[in-house]
Parts: sequence; structure tokens; C-alpha cells
Amino acid sequence: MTRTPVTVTVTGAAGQIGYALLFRIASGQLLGPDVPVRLRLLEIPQAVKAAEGTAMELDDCAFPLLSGTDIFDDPIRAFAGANLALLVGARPRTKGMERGDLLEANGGIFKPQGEAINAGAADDVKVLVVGNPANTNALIAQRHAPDVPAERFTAMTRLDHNRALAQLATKAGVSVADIRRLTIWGNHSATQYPDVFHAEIAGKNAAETVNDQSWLENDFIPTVAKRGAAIIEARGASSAASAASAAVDHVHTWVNGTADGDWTSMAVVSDGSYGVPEGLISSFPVTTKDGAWEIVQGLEIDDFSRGRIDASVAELAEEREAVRKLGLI
Ligand SMILES: NC(=O)c1ccc[n+]([C@@H]2O[C@H](COP(=O)([O-])OP(=O)(O)OC[C@H]3O[C@@H](n4cnc5c(N)ncnc54)[C@H](O)[C@@H]3O)[C@@H](O)[C@H]2O)c1
Ligand SMILES: O=C(O)C[C@H](O)C(=O)O
Repeated sequence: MTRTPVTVTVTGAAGQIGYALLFRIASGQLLGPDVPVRLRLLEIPQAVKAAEGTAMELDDCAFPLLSGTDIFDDPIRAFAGANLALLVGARPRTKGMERGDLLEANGGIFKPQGEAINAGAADDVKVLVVGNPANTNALIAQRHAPDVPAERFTAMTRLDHNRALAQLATKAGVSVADIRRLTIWGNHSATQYPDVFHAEIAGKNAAETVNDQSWLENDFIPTVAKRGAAIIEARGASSAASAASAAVDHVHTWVNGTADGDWTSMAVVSDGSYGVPEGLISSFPVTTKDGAWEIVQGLEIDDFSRGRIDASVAELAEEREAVRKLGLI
């Protein structure tokens, strides 16, 4: 292997998502079968031993692409030289908790991590925030990394996107591979808006193909938006393998590009597109190419979609105000 390994820092490495994610990164599914990786894992001191156990298992897999694993309890050291930073570690929502409850607990984690990324990550660092409330945690980290271009901070709505693909495919009796141009708008929360009006099934408009407005409003949208809570209810713990899979998809698409004629959903810093206030980290339809993303422009937004996008964006604005009041940004 002659190529220089890509340094991937993963926080919350001893957690459930970490356990599902690290093996996929090390096996080459994140960046491709010819890209060696070096892992830098960040955990809180009490969980370092568990992370060491996971690192032992990574060794035992003998992954040809894994050039080493280091474990830290100090963000400055963990993010040194990071080309990719996957911010997973946070306190997960438990039964009955809303994301708003998590703002204060998790805000304190993302400020020092943003500062550490600013201090020592590689010049090309790309950041994905998975830990909830993901959009606002990404905003906090981004605001504490003034030397890193704001567009390098993203939050994960790919799990919502994948959930929407699966629900729509089942309803239409098609494969997920037949669906393109689906969009998740707004916050990774129950206010998110999964939009099928611009989506296509086998090249035809998805909403027209399904032709069932009642299903869209009363089944599809709430099922996708509340899927995280449904998983918690069923499993007694928040989604882990599907979240790890979506994180792999998010980074893989960001680095390797979207397919021609398709787009994906990523929460990225708003430039004011579609009336989303500048600076909020909101989910949009995005295309990616050469490691950069662009918000898809020019989509017509009808009143039905407008109301739902606005509601989710309003929640993001409230979260921003809340963390501002807490002095986190
Ligand atoms: N965006 C999404 O689609 C999505 C989906 C599923 C879960 N999540 C979120 O991902 C996060 C992780 O979920 P999980 O199931 O792996 O939780 P978990 O509790 O199993 O693991 C979290 C890990 O983070 C560690 N951690 C806590 N504070 C840390 C810090 N300051 N630095 C480094 N590590 C730290 C903990 O020690 C723990 O090992 C949660 O916030 C969860 O809500 C997001
Ligand atoms: O909903 C949650 O709190 C967990 C996670 O964000 C999910 O969407 O599964």
C-alpha cells in the first residue's frame, strides 16, 4: 500500500454507533477499497478501556487498509491531522426525551471539539456530526472553528433520507435503487420534511406515481420523521447500525460524488437558499463533486412543502437562539 493513509477521527468510539461504524471504515467501505485509513478514536476517560477493546477487535480483523488505531481522551490530540472527523459521541436520547432537552448536555461537548478541529485538523478536514441534536451541535462546532471553511461542517440527515427511500420503495413496490431525487429538508428531528414531490420513481414523478396524498401526509411523513423514536421504543436504545450505515453513505457520497441526475440529503450551512436563514445548518437537496457539495437550486416549492420546511427551519432557529443564550455560540 503506497498511498498515504487518510486520518479519520471518530468520537464516541466505544458507543453503539462507534461499534457498528469503525469496522466499516477500516474495511474500506467509507472511502473505497484502495484507500488506507488511520483511525484516531476519542472517548471520555471512563470509556477509554472499552475503546481499547474495540481497537483490539479491529486488530483481530487484520484489515489490509487499516494502518493503525490510536485512542485519546483529549480532543486536541484526537483531531490532530484529521482529514475526516466523525463526531458521534454525545448523550443519546432516551425514552420520552426530546432533542431540545439535549442541547445543554451536548453543547458542552461540541465547543471544545470545534476548537480542537480548528487547532490541529488537516487543512482539508471534512466534519460530519452524528451526535444529537446533530444540526445544532454542528453549528456549535463550526462556530468554534473560525479558521475552517464553514462548508466543511455538516450534520447527518442521510439516515432520514434512507428511511424515506425504504418507505417509498415499499409503498411503490419498487427497489430503493429505482428512486432518485428524494429530499429531507430542515432539522434531524420530528419536524423534518421528507419531500417526494421532486423525487422520481423509475424516471417518473414519485408523488404522481404514488398518487395518495393521504398516505403521504398521514403515514409516510410521520413514519419517517418519527422513526428514531419508534426504534428507541422497539429496541430500548437508539438506532445504531442504520446510523453507522448512513454515516458511511454520507461521507462516501461527499468524497466520491453524487450520481449524474441524482442528489442526496445533507445538513449543510445555509446560504439563504429556499428562504432558510443564512448560517443555520439545515438539510437540503445537495449534489457533491470532487469533495465539495452544492445545494440544488431552482426547485419549485408549493404551499404544502413551504409550510413544512418553514416549521422545521423555525425549530432550527429556536435551537440556535437557545445555544446562543447558553453562551455556546
Ligand atoms: N443523526 C442521526 O441520524 C443519528 C442517528 C442515531 C443516533 N444519533 C445520535 O448519535 C449519538 C451517539 O449514539 P450512540 O447510540 O452511539 O450512543 P452511545 O451512548 O452508545 O455512545 C456514545 C459514546 O459517546 C461517548 N462520549 C460522550 N461524550 C463524549 C465526548 N465528549 N467525547 C468523546 N466521546 C464521548 C460515550 O462515552 C459513549 O461511548 C447520540 O447523540 C444519538 O442520539 C444520531
Ligand atoms: O431519534 C433519535 O433520538 C435517535 C436518532 O437520531 C435517530 O434518528 O434514530
